Amino acid sequence: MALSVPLFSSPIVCKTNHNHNSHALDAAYIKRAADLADKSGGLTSPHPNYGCVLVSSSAGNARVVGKGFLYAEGTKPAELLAIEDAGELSKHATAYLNMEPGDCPGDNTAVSALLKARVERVVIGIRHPLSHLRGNAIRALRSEGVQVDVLGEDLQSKFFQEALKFCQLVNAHLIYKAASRVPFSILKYAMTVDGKIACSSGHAAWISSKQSRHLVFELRGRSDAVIVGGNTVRKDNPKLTPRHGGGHFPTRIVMSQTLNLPEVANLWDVSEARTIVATQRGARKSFQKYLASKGVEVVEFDILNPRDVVEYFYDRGYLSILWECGGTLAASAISSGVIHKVYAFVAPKIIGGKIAPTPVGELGMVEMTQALEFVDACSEQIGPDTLISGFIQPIPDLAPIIPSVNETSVIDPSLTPYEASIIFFYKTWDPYGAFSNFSPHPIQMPDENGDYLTWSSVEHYYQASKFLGVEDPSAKECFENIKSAKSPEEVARLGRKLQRQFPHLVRPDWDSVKVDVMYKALKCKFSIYPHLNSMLLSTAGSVLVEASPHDLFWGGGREGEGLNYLGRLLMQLRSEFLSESTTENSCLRM
Ligand SMILES: NC(=O)C1=CN([C@@H]2O[C@H](COP(=O)(O)OP(=O)(O)OC[C@H]3O[C@@H](n4cnc5c(N)ncnc54)[C@H](OP(=O)(O)O)[C@@H]3O)[C@@H](O)[C@H]2O)C=CC1
Ligand SMILES: Nc1c(N[C@@H]2O[C@H](COP(=O)(O)O)[C@@H](O)[C@H]2O)[nH]c(=O)[nH]c1=O
Repeated sequence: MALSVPLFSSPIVCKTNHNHNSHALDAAYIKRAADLADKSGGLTSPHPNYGCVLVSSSAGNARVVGKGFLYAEGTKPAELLAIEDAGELSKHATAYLNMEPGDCPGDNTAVSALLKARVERVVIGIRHPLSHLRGNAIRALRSEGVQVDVLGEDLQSKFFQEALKFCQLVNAHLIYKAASRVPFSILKYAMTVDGKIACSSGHAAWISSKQSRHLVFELRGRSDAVIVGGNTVRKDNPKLTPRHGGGHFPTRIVMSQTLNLPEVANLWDVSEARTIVATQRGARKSFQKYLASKGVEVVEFDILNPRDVVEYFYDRGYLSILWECGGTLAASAISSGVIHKVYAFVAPKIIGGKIAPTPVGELGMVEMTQALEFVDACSEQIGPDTLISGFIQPIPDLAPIIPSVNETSVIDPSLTPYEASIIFFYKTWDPYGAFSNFSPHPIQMPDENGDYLTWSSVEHYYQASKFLGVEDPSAKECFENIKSAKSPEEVARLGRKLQRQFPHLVRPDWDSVKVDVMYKALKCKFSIYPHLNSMLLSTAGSVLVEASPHDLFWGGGREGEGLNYLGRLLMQLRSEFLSESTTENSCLRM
């Protein structure tokens, strides 16, 4: 079944002339592969979407000889289908894949099919987003002599920007999973041109056209779950099923704090699709029992909010969520940062009404500069309606990583930047929390006279060093106060505050020496604690990022905009420790 959610369309140029044209051609075929991959969206629960186009060239003419897409998890790989489609013509052909295959060993896998068919070249749109699969298939193919070109790595050209975007779009849910371990969330609504999603009475059937609603059925089919708020259940009595002729049925999720919901509702009929009601702990126990008797699952939250709900459902394996709620819950979801993309169907109608509901409630913004701007906004005509869509949180870029690809190899030459997984650390209770400067590992560092002093944490030493060696009794007082602060958190606060209040007491060369000060403190910490040293060495091959959303110098920032100097120094130290141990081992062998 071909779905018609118009992700993209891809015209194909068929003549190869020069390099310039070959880039355009590669881009066009990758787009075609992404287009094919998109065909499986909505057929089964969201899974990696794969498409493969096999192209054979002779006498300067390129032509498509085989095509395939992965129908569902556990069915024949797209590459195998394309090869079966092409038969003998797959020999020496070029295979275009929107995404690196996730499989590797075994028969009937994408890699073995490409090798058996003696495909000469493989062009890949994006590497597999999941770190345990990333790079495996590429290495396996290359080790067998197949030329593998990855867009943006081996092939650089302006032609690839659009193709890359298509490849990211078609597997956005996997990229969000890899980058932030949350479900990919789309907020969809239908509104009149005067911005209403219902009349003042609450009546809303229908604002958008039949064609638009058909598209919504398809969007539902592409989602693991559809979420509405309690009020939408009360006003609309929705079904929330995809009714476009088969395919996947998403779970219907109702968020209701009060559980003041009708006894009779379409959503309580779970014969076609399951319903889960998320509510506040202790809400209307008798109604919870009633719902359970209908086969509706009830999940209680301490405080019902969109962030906790999506994290809970992510842990249950939900990778994509369609929010079909009204403006109240939509505002709460946007404020919580869980919405990534918006689909707004705008119908050429006016309904008016001062209290008629609008798609997004209160966000607390007071100036236009605070507006959330769409990234990659596009609009298209769906029957009489206009569909405006765009990202309010862009698809995360899994590569290049922090720091940039070029910088990474200077900091730690053993890192392969496109394949390295990223280890984030921040709070001391995180798996690699001991990398944090707040970790309770005292260090001994010399003062300006060379006398060794004991510091409760790296943070203590770092903050106090701002005032070290300044000939002013007040600077010495700052130094002593910081040294004796009770916790690393207090020390960080105090150090920053004193620096802000008394800039003249800070050593004048602070900006140029602070990285070195930190480096020395970290070197001490990771030298004197063998278990910390082993932990650091165990991360070899991975990029280390301090996941501080606030500190854009030492941390990586919320969106990777930070400089991540703490991560850089740890990687540099790791590289130095590793080369020392290699030298020691080779000396022992001599
Ligand atoms: N045209 C369109 O695309 C759509 C139109 N509509 C229309 O919108 C109107 C309903 O809008 P609205 O009242 O905003 O409905 P919502 O779907 O936003 O429901 C709001 C309800 O969600 C529940 N809720 C649970 N947790 C939260 C939270 N953290 N923040 C906010 N709400 C939470 C509460 O339910 P409870 O009170 O049970 O505790 C709350 O009253 C109806 O007239 C409906 O027809 C609705 C959806 C789409
Ligand atoms: N009114 C309105 C929408 N409303 C949404 O669709 C839900 C009803 O779905 P169902 O019962 O499955 O048909 C409703 O609760 C609300 O979430 N959607 C649209 O595409 N266009 C419309 O005009």
